[in-house]
Amino acid sequence: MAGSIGGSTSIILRLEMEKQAVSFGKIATAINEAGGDVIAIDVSQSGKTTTVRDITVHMNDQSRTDALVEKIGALPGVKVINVSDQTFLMHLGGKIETTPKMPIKNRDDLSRVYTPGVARVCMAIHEDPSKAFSLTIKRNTVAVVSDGSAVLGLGNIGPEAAMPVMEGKAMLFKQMAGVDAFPICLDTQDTEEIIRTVKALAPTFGGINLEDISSPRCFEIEERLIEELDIPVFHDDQHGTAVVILAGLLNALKIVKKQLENIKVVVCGIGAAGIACTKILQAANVTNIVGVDREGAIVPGKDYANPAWAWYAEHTNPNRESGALSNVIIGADVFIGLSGPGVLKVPDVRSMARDPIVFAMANPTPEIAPEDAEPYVRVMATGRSDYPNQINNVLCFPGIFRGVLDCRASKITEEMKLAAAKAIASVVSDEELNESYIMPSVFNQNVVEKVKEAVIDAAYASGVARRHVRG
Ligand SMILES: NC(=O)c1ccc[n+]([C@@H]2O[C@H](COP(=O)([O-])OP(=O)(O)OC[C@H]3O[C@@H](n4cnc5c(N)ncnc54)[C@H](O)[C@@H]3O)[C@@H](O)[C@H]2O)c1
Ligand SMILES: O=C(O)C[C@H](O)C(=O)O
Ligand SMILES: [Mg+2]
Repeated sequence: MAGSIGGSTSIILRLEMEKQAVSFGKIATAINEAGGDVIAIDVSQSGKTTTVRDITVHMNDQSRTDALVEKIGALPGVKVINVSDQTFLMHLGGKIETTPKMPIKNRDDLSRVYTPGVARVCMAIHEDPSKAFSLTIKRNTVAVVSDGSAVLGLGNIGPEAAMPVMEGKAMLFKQMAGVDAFPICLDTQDTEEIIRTVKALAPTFGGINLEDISSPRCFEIEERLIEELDIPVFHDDQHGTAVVILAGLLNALKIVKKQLENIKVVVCGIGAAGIACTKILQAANVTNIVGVDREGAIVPGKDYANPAWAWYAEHTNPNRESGALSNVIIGADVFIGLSGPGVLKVPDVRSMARDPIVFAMANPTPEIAPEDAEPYVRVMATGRSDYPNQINNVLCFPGIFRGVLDCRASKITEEMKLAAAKAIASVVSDEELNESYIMPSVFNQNVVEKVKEAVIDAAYASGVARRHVRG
């Protein structure tokens, strides 16, 4: 499917070409036939008989890159000297760095930012620890903590392999909302050790964003940290996802003219995101939700060893529907996929109620390719940035943390999450709303602003704000 793991990319081919044997036109045609578009050509060396050129090629489907390189290398008179992938180039040496806010130009500066001047500041914080918020990076800094156990939909790939995602989240925090965020990938998947470690790290940070920690451990880790820390702790895959799904659903339902109270929703993948998404939908008055995981529907009355599923069985599926996804999807108004690639099939979509809404949110490869689903759905969304209707928690976490850091909230309450969802949905006006525009763009500055404001208002109403920011 087009939605392959890495999506599109650009590559730079360094080619040595024998002038007599091959023309550039031939190479361009071959690139085109192999699924690439030539974007730029630079001559890096020109000799009597050969030239070396760097050719930048856009690949819509990066999985076709190897075949393209092979095809070009097989052309008479062409030697492939090097291939570099822009996506990998953007990761060289990591994606973030720390920069000082002011230069240290002389001894005088040095004696203020460092010893001896710094000692007075240390002692001021020692006397009143709350001053850490005004005199250190704490007030604007969030830890993005992962154990690498559920990285996107790639599974348990470990802490080192999780880093590119966490660095990416840190970039987004800063670019979207001015929040300084630091990726911390832990070499443990033990619940108690993670809790202990995050608590030990907490003095540095104004908030903790837990990321890509698998269920059910993620529930206890988050609950305990919320209880035991006085800064907000937010498991993004649970609540960030739940918030954006509710936002998307509020707008999609306007298009199909259905009410939250009357719809049947099938949630596939009853993990961190699936459970939180179910809870927020219930808080928004959806009553008929059927959860499906690898063994089929989660059914009331059945015994589940996983405590999160035991809770789920008692609180969902009012009509006790059972069996595989293909069974319970019949007549559903909404499908929400938070599981893995390719789980939803075209006949499943065709068996849904009128005007199906399909949110196939697994990253990087959704539960169904939009190309396959589109003829049969009314509203289609994925978590990816290369299709319309991107429903991704990046629409939530920057604004929510901007809000809680600004009003120094101690917690993120249910009211704050609901307010964030409504704020995101409200960025798309009724005039703009249509099947392929239910969510605002990730780059729409209004998103962070509206989410921040809504979160601050809700923080005051919930009594968790600790700093006055309203006039
Ligand atoms: N778009 C977004 O913003 C967003 C946000 C969070 C998570 N996600 C995606 O949702 C997925 C789940 O993330 P998570 O953090 O909840 O992970 P998780 O590991 O906590 O839960 C995943 C659940 O899906 C189930 N599952 C996996 N394959 C399945 C299949 N073939 N059929 C039925 N169930 C299956 C697993 O058994 C597990 O219960 C990932 O692909 C992730 O990328 C997307
Ligand atoms: O990282 C993303 O793009 C969204 C989400 O946090 C995920 O785990 O898939
Ligand atoms: Mg995630």
